[in-house]
Amino acid sequence: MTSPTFDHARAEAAVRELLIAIGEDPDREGLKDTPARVARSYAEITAGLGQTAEDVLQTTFNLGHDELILVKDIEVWSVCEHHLVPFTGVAHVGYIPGTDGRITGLSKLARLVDVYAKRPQVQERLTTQVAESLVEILRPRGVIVVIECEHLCMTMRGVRKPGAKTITSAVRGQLRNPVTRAEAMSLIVG
Ligand SMILES: Nc1nc2c(ncn2[C@@H]2O[C@H](COP(=O)(O)OP(=O)(O)OP(=O)(O)O)[C@@H](O)[C@H]2O)c(=O)[nH]1
Ligand SMILES: [Zn+2]
Repeated sequence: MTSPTFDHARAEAAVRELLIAIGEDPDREGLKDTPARVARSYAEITAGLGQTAEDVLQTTFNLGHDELILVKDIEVWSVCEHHLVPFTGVAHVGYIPGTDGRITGLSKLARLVDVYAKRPQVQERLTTQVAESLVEILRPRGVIVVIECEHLCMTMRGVRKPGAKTITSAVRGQLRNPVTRAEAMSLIVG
């Protein structure tokens, strides 16, 4: 799904300009379809701009489960807003349902990560946005979001430190309690 605000013609023209700027010939055989391809690719990579957390967290049910629900190792692909190159890794998303016992589908937690990952992003904001939208929409008693990523802007260019991982967390409500937090962290790390 592409964001309704995505302007294909403009993206294509910008890629053509970029090719000229780097000293390439955008009309040579191998590059002639590249602006259109890159535009389509950016449409996909930034599709989250056309979605909201409410869109993906609509399915809720009550299973009477009132303890931690954690989905770990959700693959993350995002684009760093400083260099427009990818950062990738995993997200771990957990919550303790609210007093009304409302929970959402497990896949929806992974979809929620994508809503905020598929756009120009910084890892800290991605982490916070996932946590806060769960708090606002599900009204859970606690939320924990931990994201571990490698930033290609630190690997393929600049400081060039392959393997360096950035870990960010956002913890809300009862999961801030040291015992509950330690239990969740042990499940994430284990
Ligand atoms: N906090 C944070 N920083 C990020 C993220 N992604 C990229 N960065 C950093 O953004 C910073 C931008 O720094 P600048 O000095 O403006 O840009 P630069 O000259 O390209 O920096 P270098 O990457 O050090 O070469 C760099 O330190 C990146 O590592 C992120 O998700 N969170
Ligand atoms: Zn970057």
